Amino acid sequence: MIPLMHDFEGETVLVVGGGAVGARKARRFAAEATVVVLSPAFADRDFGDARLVRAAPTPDGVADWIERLDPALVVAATDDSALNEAAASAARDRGALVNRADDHGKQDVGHVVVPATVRDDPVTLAVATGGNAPALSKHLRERFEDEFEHAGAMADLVGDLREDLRDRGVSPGDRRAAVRSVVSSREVWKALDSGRSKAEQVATDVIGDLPGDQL
Ligand SMILES: C[C@@]1(CC(=O)O)c2cc3[nH]c(cc4nc(cc5[nH]c(cc(n2)[C@H]1CCC(=O)O)[C@@](C)(CC(=O)O)[C@@H]5CCC(=O)O)C(CC(=O)O)=C4CCC(=O)O)c(CCC(=O)O)c3CC(=O)O
Ligand SMILES: NC(=O)C1=CN([C@@H]2O[C@H](COP(=O)(O)OP(=O)(O)OC[C@H]3O[C@@H](n4cnc5c(N)ncnc54)[C@H](O)[C@@H]3O)[C@@H](O)[C@H]2O)C=CC1
Repeated sequence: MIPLMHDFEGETVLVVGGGAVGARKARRFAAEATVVVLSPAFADRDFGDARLVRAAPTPDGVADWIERLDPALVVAATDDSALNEAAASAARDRGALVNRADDHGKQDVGHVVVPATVRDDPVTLAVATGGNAPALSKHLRERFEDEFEHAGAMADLVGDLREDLRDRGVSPGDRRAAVRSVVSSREVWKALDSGRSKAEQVATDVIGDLPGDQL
């Protein structure tokens, strides 16, 4: 499987099933999408700012909910595999993506897997194990969390730097070399401890003079 990024801003995600797993998926997607959780009962968990709708659709009735809510993604997370299957099939019929929480086999077209994610916006790292060992995905996510200090700030710094170098007419080859030297510089990472302007100064030193500077 090949990971791709999907923008859920402005989209609806329907989570069917309000247990611990439904809550985890709801939390995850609520960071970006409008999330509706459909379930006869809800675990005492954090569902983010998802809307909780108390209902117990039958396998025949779940399609109506999907029709009405028109989600971009349906997460099937009940403890009833017949219902999960019906939700997945109705979602497919409507062209929505499907995530089945109770399956780890070969995924059909339109089926997606939720990876463990480390995040420091705008940087994201996703870990998956081909469904073999989700606990390992979680473990690696926890380990990488430490590595992520300042990743978001570094991405912002480099993003601005790239624009600046482009504006100054620096060639693509020199830009690439400059950006690589900054992201791999221990000094720049360390300077981010002291804030953006210090890091910018150190990054400028690391890059040194570029031909574009003479323009
Ligand atoms: C295929 C997949 C489909 C999907 O859900 O997208 C799937 C399926 C299943 N998970 C199961 C169990 C567990 N899942 C977790 C945890 C996570 N599971 C997540 C993703 C995925 N799980 C997808 C594959 C990802 C990959 O490739 O690695 C994570 C990464 C993301 C998330 O869900 O947010 C999240 C960690 C988040 C984090 O902390 O960062 C734990 C650990 C725990 O709970 O502590 C356990 C208990 C230990 C165990 O059983 O291994 C079961 C058996 C259920 C049963 O036995 O009844 C199935 C069904 C099956 O295997 O058939
Ligand atoms: N993907 C993952 O990371 C994991 C997946 N699982 C799988 O996910 C399933 C759910 O796990 P948990 O949340 O721990 O189970 P759970 O039993 O705590 O929750 C199931 C939820 O489904 C709801 N439900 C039952 N019938 C329903 C219906 N007709 N319509 C809507 N909701 C309905 C229940 O009220 C309950 O809230 C498990 O059966 C297991 O197969 C389990 C652990 C991790």
